[in-house]
Amino acid sequence: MEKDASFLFGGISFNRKKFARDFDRFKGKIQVDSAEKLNFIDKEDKTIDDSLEKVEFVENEISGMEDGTSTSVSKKRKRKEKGKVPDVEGFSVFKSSKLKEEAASEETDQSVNELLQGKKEYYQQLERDAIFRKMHNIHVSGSNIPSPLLNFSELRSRYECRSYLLRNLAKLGFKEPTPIQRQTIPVLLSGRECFACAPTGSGKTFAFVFPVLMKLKHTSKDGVRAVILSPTKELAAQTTRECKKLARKKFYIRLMTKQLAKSGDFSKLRCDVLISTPLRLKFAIQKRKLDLSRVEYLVLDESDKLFEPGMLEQVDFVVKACTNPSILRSLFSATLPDIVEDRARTIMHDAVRVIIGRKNSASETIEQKLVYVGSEEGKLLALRQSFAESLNPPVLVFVQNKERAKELYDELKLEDIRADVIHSDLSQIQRENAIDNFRAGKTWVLIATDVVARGMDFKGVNCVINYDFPDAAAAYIHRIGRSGRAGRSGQAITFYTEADIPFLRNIANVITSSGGEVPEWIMSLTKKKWRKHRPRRETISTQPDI
Ligand SMILES: Nc1ncnc2c1ncn2[C@@H]1O[C@H](COP(=O)(O)OP(=O)(O)OP(=O)(O)O)[C@@H](O)[C@H]1O
Repeated sequence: MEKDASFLFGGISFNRKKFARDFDRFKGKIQVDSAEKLNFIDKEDKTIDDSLEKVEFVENEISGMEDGTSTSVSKKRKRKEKGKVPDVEGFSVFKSSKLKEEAASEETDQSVNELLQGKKEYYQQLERDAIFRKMHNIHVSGSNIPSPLLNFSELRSRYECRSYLLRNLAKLGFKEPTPIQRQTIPVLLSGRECFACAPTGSGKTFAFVFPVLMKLKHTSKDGVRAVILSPTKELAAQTTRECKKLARKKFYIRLMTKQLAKSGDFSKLRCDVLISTPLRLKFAIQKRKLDLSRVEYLVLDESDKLFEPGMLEQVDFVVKACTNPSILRSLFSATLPDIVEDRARTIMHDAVRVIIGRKNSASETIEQKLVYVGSEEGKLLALRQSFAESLNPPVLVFVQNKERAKELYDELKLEDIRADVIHSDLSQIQRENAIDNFRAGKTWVLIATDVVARGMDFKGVNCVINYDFPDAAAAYIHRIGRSGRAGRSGQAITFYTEADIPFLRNIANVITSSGGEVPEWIMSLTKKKWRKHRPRRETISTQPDI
């Protein structure tokens, strides 16, 4: 075959004179191809190689311009055009048009040169961005993604951020943006929607609060202009506090309390940013005629939780109530399953996807351990033993449900450990007190259900104990993410019994993907597709059964 091919093509030379017209068309095609390449805009992840190739290409084009060998718009064309004009002496009209043509041609060259120079700078910027993103483990996809922030001062130089916001930021003691802030703040400031997934404790709250406050500019009497949805009341209250720390007195920032949802007169209430759980917000829209038609920014925090059955319907209701056609929506979470992304894509426009590190993985600052405890009884022994050996408060202990939270609390409250409990049967005030006391260090051990597993920022939690095995990998990631926040180190211990072994591999995968080690035999277990692993467990009690 090869021989045939070389025989067919060997010795053939192209007669340019004879096929001049075809040759010109072919040249034209090359020019179009080059132009297409110059107009190329990334659709997917920008890799360094990609950018380098484009910079190289444009550099060749420019040097081609300089030495006359460029394949795109070149001096050859100018010469060819020049050759077409009949050189008739004495006819000044022709002479002047010739001069004009030369001048015009030089102008074209200059503007093409400028265009290529602009393109070169553009690709060089892409290259710098790609290197910077790689350094900070930022992965992006989407078209025309703005450059990440090099530092907070770029908020002023690139986006004319008002000085009060930068002052408030400085008061918080933040020196550098975290990776998620570096990328999502410019994305949202440039008016783009986004999905963002970054590890627990990596500063996602400010990543969406900051651009919202920047874009709102001033307080207004127009009603609610930004809505932040959180899956729990505790998280909504925390986000409200964080938002107020940045905004101080410049905006009306409101938490949708039970009272407000039931009896607020929203036609009179000044509110720029409203933070709520989906249920309360839906209630206020239906019963209190809360108008969300002017909402410009909608943030779905812990978005995968908000998209779970049970909450999805309320979220959907809120999304539909935000009827402003130019609304910007964004989704943030430490876990972002593909199904959530796919659903969200159906409502979002030209969204940018930002992932920090590996999607759906735990924070690498947490040391993770799996501990076999045999049976339910074994758990209590293991817990007591671990407290006796080294109790390094604050410690957060997660159990499967509120009944078990009460049982464990009853077991521990008589001991010399300052323990407290939080679950959904407590009143709002009791829940707030439990959180405040834990934050203030008055409580050493907080026993909790998953109600505080997501988003809660307890500074300095040294250890998370999964007394009951989590019901999903995402629940595991969020629970243990209450420690090891904002770059601090933390520890996570997960007890498992025989009943949990089939699901061990799923947690083991999370551990290994965040750099931890897991015994070989666990890694050789088959990965089980799980849907809410919540086995019936024996009562937590050291009292003999009567
Ligand atoms: N640029 C920064 N520099 C230093 N600390 C920061 C910065 N941004 C945020 N923080 C702090 O990091 C901690 C964790 O932030 P945040 O609660 O926003 O995390 P998160 O990514 O939302 O976590 P989770 O997934 O658990 O909700 C907070 O105490 C916050 O004040």
